[in-house]
Amino acid sequence: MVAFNRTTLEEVIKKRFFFAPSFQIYGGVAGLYDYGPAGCALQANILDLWRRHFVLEEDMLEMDGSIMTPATVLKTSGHVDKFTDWMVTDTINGEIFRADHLVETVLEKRLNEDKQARLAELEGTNVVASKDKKKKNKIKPVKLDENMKAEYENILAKTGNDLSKPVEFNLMFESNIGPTGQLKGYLRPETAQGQFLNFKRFLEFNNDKMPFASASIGRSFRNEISPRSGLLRVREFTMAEIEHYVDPNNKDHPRFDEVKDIKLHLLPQNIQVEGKTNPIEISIGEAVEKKIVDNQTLGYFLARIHLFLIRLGIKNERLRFRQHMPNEMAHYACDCWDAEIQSSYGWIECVGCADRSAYDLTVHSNRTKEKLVVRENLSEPLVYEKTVLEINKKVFGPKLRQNAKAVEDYLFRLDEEQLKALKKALEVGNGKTTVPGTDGKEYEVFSEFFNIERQTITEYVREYTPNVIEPSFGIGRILYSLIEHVFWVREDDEQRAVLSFPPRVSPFKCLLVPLSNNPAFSDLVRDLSARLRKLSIAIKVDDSSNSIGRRYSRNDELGTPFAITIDFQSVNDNTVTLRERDTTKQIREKVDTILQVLKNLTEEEITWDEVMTKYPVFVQQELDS
Ligand SMILES: Nc1ncnc2c1ncn2[C@@H]1O[C@H](COP(=O)(O)OP(=O)(O)OP(=O)(O)O)[C@@H](O)[C@H]1O
Repeated sequence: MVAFNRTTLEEVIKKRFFFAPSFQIYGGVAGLYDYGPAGCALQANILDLWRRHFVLEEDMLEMDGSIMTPATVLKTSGHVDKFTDWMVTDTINGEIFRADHLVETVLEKRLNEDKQARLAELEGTNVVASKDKKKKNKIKPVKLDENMKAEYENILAKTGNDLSKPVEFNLMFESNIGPTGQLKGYLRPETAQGQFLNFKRFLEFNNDKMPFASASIGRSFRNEISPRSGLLRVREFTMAEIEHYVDPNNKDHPRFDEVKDIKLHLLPQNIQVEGKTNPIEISIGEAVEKKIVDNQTLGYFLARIHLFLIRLGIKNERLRFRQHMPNEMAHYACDCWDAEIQSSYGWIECVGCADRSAYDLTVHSNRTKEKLVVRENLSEPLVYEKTVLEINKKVFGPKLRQNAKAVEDYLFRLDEEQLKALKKALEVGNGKTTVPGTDGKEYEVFSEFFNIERQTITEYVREYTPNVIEPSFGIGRILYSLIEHVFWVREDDEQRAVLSFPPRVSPFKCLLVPLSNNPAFSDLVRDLSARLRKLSIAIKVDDSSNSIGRRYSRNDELGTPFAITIDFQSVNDNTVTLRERDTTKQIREKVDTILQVLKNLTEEEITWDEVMTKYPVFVQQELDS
């Protein structure tokens, strides 16, 4: 086995135009990439599989939302204030670093054994916290305590040059909507907010039935401080996100039984605290039962994410689910796991999967006064005692006049304990006390203005804000990791590179090669191309003058799993050969048979091994030389 070499892979990616830096002849801009024909087809196939695996399989409600987002939406979600990373500048050469990445890099050098434990310890306690919690209001910037500060400065000192003090940097691209410049907007940093804002429509569309999920695929933008590692950290990328809405009182999943036996590699908090990096292998059923994973719905999605990634061609032994440490998690989140894929850049988060509780719907509802709730008809009415306030309209309005609204709004926001306290205050004050209005002024109120008493409430409808489980996929990170996982080099003299994509995912399914550019083959090439297109098999015709072997290896680098070769015998007896990329083995059969076999292979209904047991191997060395 030839050892992995990233430079060789990068050459293939460039040569076969999977992706390349955007605007390169102008010098390029870090973190911006263009996808070429192979990259586009690969991404389209990944997204197609994603749609089938999640949207269609789970009856999810897909939407395509606006990218440009008014500032007020992202202010409410917390992004305007908290979607930040910390950055430091090298005062000598001006290089800018993300503070947490720098610390991590330096730590990596210094700590060998207990690195993970130290990182876990550092997470969330200072600037290092910005690693993961910034977005979606996840970061709570915490002041460095003296010990951490000393540690931090000590670490930075090791980098050689002087560094500036860390400053917070918001990752959103700002813009103005319309010509006046008065309506501030941002390019969205995720698709999620658009989904939350359409919750009411989704629920209606779903005939008010719960649970259900919405889904969205689209571009997101993050002005990363120092984009690096190719597609893994870019400034514009495709996300595929799911928001699954669930009853907070019952997070069981109706289809959990279907996945409960699937074994995952989990790296829960306790293992990380111990400083270990080896995940445990455990069935998701057991993980939920033992409360390693908080609830069935979250567990269900971890298993479905696993199945999806494996289906794409990600290697199981290089896939793990890492639980966020408590201080990494947002204050409102119950549990959060990242699907991390190992590549030559290390273990990289490619899918985040968080239980975001009722946070998002609540904040948008509070801000807009739009009720983002579920109303459930109860089969048995709910009867309970409650302290309630009833306004005495005959007195309240006439006495408070134009201030009545501000006082009423304040009173109706009081919870039970506060109502009890108000009642007590009126008793102590002999029927008189003061309350603040929502306008901030103080008002005198009297006991005849309202009644506060215990009442028996009978409810026929339960109203609740659903919790949200959010699997969030970075398609570029998955695409690159997949390319690394399926990349290998043949151990022959020429060290030819191969990308072993599964047929469903590969950019092109079949290469069509005439033995040479002899005109005798033209009719057959034209006829076969038309028939393959009709079968929806993405083909590439290569009738260049290169040797057959050269043409095969060019397509091995594109990951094309099969090749049909037309030779002189084909013209005479209507047989062609079908070659498989990884084994380079071939069969020779009539065109009709080959097309049927190929169709079954590309739809992954049969495997090449099965084909080999059914049809004799065709040996014609010179073809493959
Ligand atoms: N700059 C980026 N470039 C490419 N993909 C990204 C980038 N930021 C996030 N993603 C992808 O979007 C997914 C969901 O975004 P999320 O906000 O959870 O990421 P994140 O925690 O901010 O990532 P990181 O900590 O690596 O910056 C990630 O799992 C990742 O696959």
